[in-house]
Amino acid sequence: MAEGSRKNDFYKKNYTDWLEETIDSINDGILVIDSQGIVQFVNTEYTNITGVQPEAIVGKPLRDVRKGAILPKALRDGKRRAGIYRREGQIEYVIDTAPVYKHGEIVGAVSVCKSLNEVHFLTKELKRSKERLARLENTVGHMYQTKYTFSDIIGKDSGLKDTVELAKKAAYANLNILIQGESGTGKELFAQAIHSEGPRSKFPFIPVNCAAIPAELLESELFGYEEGSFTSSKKGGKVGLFELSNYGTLFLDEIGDLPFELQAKLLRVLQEGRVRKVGGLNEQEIDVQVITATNKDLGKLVEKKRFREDLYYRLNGVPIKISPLRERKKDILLLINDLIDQAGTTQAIRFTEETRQILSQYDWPGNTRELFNTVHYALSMTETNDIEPQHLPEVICKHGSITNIYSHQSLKEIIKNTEQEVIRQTIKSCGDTLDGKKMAAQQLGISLATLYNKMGK
Ligand SMILES: Nc1ncnc2c1ncn2[C@@H]1O[C@H](COP(=O)(O)OP(=O)(O)OP(=O)(O)O)[C@@H](O)[C@H]1O
Repeated sequence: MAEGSRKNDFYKKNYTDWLEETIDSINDGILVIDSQGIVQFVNTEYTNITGVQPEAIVGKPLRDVRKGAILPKALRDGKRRAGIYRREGQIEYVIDTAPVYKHGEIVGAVSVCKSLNEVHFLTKELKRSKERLARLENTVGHMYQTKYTFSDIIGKDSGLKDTVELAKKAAYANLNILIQGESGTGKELFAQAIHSEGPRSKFPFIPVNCAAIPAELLESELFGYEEGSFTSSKKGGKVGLFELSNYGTLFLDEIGDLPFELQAKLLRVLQEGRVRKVGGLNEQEIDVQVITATNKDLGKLVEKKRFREDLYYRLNGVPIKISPLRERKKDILLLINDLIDQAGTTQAIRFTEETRQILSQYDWPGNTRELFNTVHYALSMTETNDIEPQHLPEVICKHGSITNIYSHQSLKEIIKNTEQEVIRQTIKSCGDTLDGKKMAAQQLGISLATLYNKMGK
């Protein structure tokens, strides 16, 4: 044999070995028959899937060793077939078959089989993952859902009604909203109502109190961070609140307290509609409605150069101002009645005339929040159905008794009424008898006759 031809045989043999090994390492089962239907080759995975050993099958007609085999059909009709289901004991698999052509003639056929057990396993895994995801979505959804709608905003004052109308329009405007008002006037209540009214209501509402988060943490809270961006960073990094509220609303409360350095970053995010995590290179597009609130005069902060003017105008897309409760006195009794309804007491609670007068004339520096706390306090202080001035917190009661109760009386009347009240209280504690009255007169440093005289006036 010539040297060249021997070399050729050597390469051919090596090539065949190499090809067999390659086919053997494929993750699908492979069976090859020749044009006579005789099995020429099966790979290891074929044996793994079907349990059929090569020596039981190779060199034999496939039809004899594998009853019902459909691969021989490919020799006859030259057709490819796919996804044929087979079951071998516990093992399920699918087969694809195809004829093998050489120079336009069928010289054999090949079948490729894939175990369904792995597919089943993956399907189960997928199902489990989907269920976990749904549970998580549910939890996150509940965490970030709003509690209030516009129907929870109580008030007949015309100013408040106008504010509500403006806020309803703002809910559909897709503009940044700045809510200003004293503490406890209902800024978060309005922010929630706007979110639940508008098209973003199915997405998260995320409130952030800019004054409550330390300045050094606020940036990574808002924008997130990449893994390893600082020593105490969590594995996998952190999703920022902007990203978390995507398609929803981010409510930045106490915006006046946003550190100056962060103001520039916030402005950039609002202008570009993109956020970049701390320590990250990539930017992510976000679509978030930003509602900000403050009880400070943001305009004044701008004048004092403590708040960026450009950011102020950016945030102030729709300015909403909520008036303090002392400027809408007629809402006070409405709010009280609503609260009593909510308290769900079976007794008919009654605020005495004197109490109502005190409540409606008090200034309410803590606004509706203070009013609500006061009503809760009074409800827990009374033992009857009547709420009297003494059931109110001391600060309100005193305020009322001095500036309001007597506000329509002359000094003479005030002195007379006060004297009579003091005498009444003293007699009450000494006893409503002649001896009691004598003792009361003695305690007050007046004669019994003067006591009778003053009581009779
Ligand atoms: N008009 C209103 N009708 C019904 N409830 C109200 C109204 N205004 C305020 N409240 C209630 O008063 C409480 C305080 O409101 P909220 O927290 O929204 O005030 P805020 O202005 O955001 O306060 P802060 O500036 O201190 O954050 C809440 O319980 C809220 O539901």
